[in-house]
Amino acid sequence: MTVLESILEGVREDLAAREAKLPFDVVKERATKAAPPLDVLSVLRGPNVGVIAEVKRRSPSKGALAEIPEPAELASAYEAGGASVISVLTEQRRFGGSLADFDAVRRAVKIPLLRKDFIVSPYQVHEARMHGADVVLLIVAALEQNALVSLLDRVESLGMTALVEVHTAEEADRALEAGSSVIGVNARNLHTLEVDKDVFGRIAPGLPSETIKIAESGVTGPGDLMSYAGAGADAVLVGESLVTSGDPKAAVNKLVTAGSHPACPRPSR
Ligand SMILES: O=P(O)(O)OC[C@@H](O)[C@@H](O)c1c[nH]c2ccccc12
Repeated sequence: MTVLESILEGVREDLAAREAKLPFDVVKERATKAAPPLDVLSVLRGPNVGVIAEVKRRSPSKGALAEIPEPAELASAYEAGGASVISVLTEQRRFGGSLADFDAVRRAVKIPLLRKDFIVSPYQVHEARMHGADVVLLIVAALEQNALVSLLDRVESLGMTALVEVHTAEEADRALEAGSSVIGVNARNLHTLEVDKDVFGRIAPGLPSETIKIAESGVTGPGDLMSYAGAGADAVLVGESLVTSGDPKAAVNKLVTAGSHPACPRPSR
């Protein structure tokens, strides 16, 4: 079994437990009462290279990263540092996240929120909306093509934006075929957890110019942001280097400053 397969197994078990407690109909109904989703596309199409800052306690590759006793405080620091979007991991077993973290962050900030999880069922999409998500991650490697297409349609039908994650050119083709307008290229292979920062530069130039391109994983500072920007990134998604920085506001701000510097390459659209 690959790492991704074993994560998905746990995700399905946890999902079944939540479904047993709160029926899908109730989740759907509550999702209609949430504040409307924010327009993330226009945020990401802004003139600068943006920063999506992640609330991440642990990871399968690195183990414990940071305790984060108050996710709301961390998220407020990200917002104050100029992040465009905040990503909150809600997967519990491997990443130490939860929907309670998501709720705390939602109450604390005004900028768009991404629910970062392993979405395999429509239940999780409505659940994300019920908790006030604006963006939902869909991982191509975790989904059959028909499931990807129907989950993407569902995300969009609820007014949210899907960030569709790929790691290979074949997955990028599948993402485009499904109709994705925002594609994230993860430098990390979710089967082996190996990081290859050149993957973005190999895949992004082959994507349509109007597709919003996000470089995910392995960003350690402004240098990485600049090189991803040179390869066509509209934004970078950063977790580890922010949660371990000791000063998340300053760490985000360094990246945001690099992404708005006149010397920073801009996406051509
Ligand atoms: O901590 P990093 O290397 O900055 O990476 C952040 C983010 O890209 C990573 O957490 C991530 C990318 N895709 C995922 C899918 C599931 C869980 C986590 C992820």
